[in-house]
Amino acid sequence: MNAAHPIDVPSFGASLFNLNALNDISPRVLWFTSNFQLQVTTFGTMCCLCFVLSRLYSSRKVFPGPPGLPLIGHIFEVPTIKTWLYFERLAAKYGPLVRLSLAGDEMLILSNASDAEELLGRRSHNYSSRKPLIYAGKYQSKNKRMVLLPYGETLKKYRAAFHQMLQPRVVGGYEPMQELESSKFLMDLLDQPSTIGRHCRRFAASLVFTLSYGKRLEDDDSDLTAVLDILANFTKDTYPGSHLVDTFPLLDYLPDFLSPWRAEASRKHKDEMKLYNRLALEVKAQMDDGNSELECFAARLWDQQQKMNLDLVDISYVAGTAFEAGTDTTASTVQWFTMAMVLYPEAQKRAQEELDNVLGSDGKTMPGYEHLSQLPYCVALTKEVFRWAPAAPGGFPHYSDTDDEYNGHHIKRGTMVIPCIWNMHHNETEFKNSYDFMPERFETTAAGSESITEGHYGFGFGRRKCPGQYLASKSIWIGLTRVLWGFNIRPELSEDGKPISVGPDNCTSGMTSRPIDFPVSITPRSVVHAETIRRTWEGYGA
Ligand code: HEM
Repeated sequence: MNAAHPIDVPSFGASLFNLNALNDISPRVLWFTSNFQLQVTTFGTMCCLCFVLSRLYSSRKVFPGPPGLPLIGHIFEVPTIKTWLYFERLAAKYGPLVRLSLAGDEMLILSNASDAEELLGRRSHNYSSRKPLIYAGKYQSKNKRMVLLPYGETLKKYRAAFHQMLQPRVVGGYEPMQELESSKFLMDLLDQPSTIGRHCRRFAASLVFTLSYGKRLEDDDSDLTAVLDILANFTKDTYPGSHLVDTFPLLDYLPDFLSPWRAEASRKHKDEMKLYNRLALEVKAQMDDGNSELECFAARLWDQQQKMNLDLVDISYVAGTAFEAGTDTTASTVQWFTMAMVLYPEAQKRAQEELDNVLGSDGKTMPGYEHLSQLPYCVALTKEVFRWAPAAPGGFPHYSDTDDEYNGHHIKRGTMVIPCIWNMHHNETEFKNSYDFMPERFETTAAGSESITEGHYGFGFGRRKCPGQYLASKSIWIGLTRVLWGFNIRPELSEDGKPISVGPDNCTSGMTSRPIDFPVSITPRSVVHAETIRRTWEGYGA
């Protein structure tokens, strides 16, 4: 994982000013970019503003960081690919708190969990907002998408709805659904072991879809394809450097005929609404038909529509957000697990020994939640997956509302404070031999389901901490534990019988990261294990 950074990695600035990069984003943006005069004028104005502001603040002591260019700061230095590895190099050189500036946008990279707990936790009144995004926030999401909302009444209302559905006291009620979906996952691995990446994504998506809309996703479901498309677009549109207007907000004052991106973002909003409205309204229709059994996020929101003052767009986005935020993260974590098992066979063996001791080695009993407390190594292994390969390694940026002082340094209002989870998980003082996958490091902690969320920082910090953490950690525990019980995961062999080598450096970049699909051999541990998997799945009559 400690990969050297490729030399030709595009930087944030390069993606802003490189026409080819913009061409990838949208042909219409390319047309816009060719309006050179306009760009130069806007850029000049922004530079003057940044200059005046930077002079204003220059007398205060700020955290160290690499030397930047005048006015534009580090815009050509921050890579858009595997940014967390760049943060890792910065921390090695400048320490745990590093300041960067992107054309006037201040960033503070946190590499120690204790600093994140102080700033984002204890001082959460100041550090719980998000940087306002014009393209993805104002136009694409009409300021209703929870992950992008500034801290305020709307966010509190949405988080309260999430809390009701996802607090530890309530998530126990989802165990039957999680057991069902993990059985389907095992069945898929039995039938088509070569497409394991797709099964991980389906497992994750169906769990959260059932939570949101009360119905399972079928194989190749058109809703799944549609939502994964929205998700892919959204991830791209929120990534730093994707849209010029988010770096130079003055561009938002230009009229529509000079801003084709605005119509594009609004069209995406309409497409999203078409799908999310339909799904939310289907739930409403079932409730109106007297289906009182329907237990899902959308149904709860409809029930409380008046009390919480929610309109259709609110309900659609809140339910859709659960799906968006929960799918990629859960799927990536399960995919990282498969890679860890290929690379660390000893950990796999120890987990299987524990499972056999508790359940018997005859393969007739599949583990369930009732066995969780008897399987401390499987709990430790799940925690180690979260630590070894965090699904959101670069961390999700928080945004400060007011000026602050910390350890004798000034943090300007409107700073993006980024808790770099990757760096925190590779803090050698807290996690010795941090690049190695070692579940033993968590073996001493209690093996309760809530403990899966503790001892690592994969779910973020403070008031924006992941509201899905209890559901997600239990979903992942049952998924991993059942796979370990039923299958041997080994490197795939090449034609000449040699193990095909795989490595964690071959992964995707973005807000989340997962290994690029890799060859892996996954075979049932015995005929009886395979029969038990089949029988359990048939028992659901699904
Ligand atoms: C392995 C699984 C998951 C991981 C690693 C994960 C991680 C994260 C992280 C790092 C954040 C940002 C926290 C911060 O800003 O400090 C976040 C936010 C969020 N997560 Fe998760 N998550 C997972 C699963 C889920 C699930 C299953 C759901 C919903 C059912 C969910 C819903 C959300 C929401 C709505 C937010 C935005 C919260 C806000 O902005 O206030 N997540 N998650």
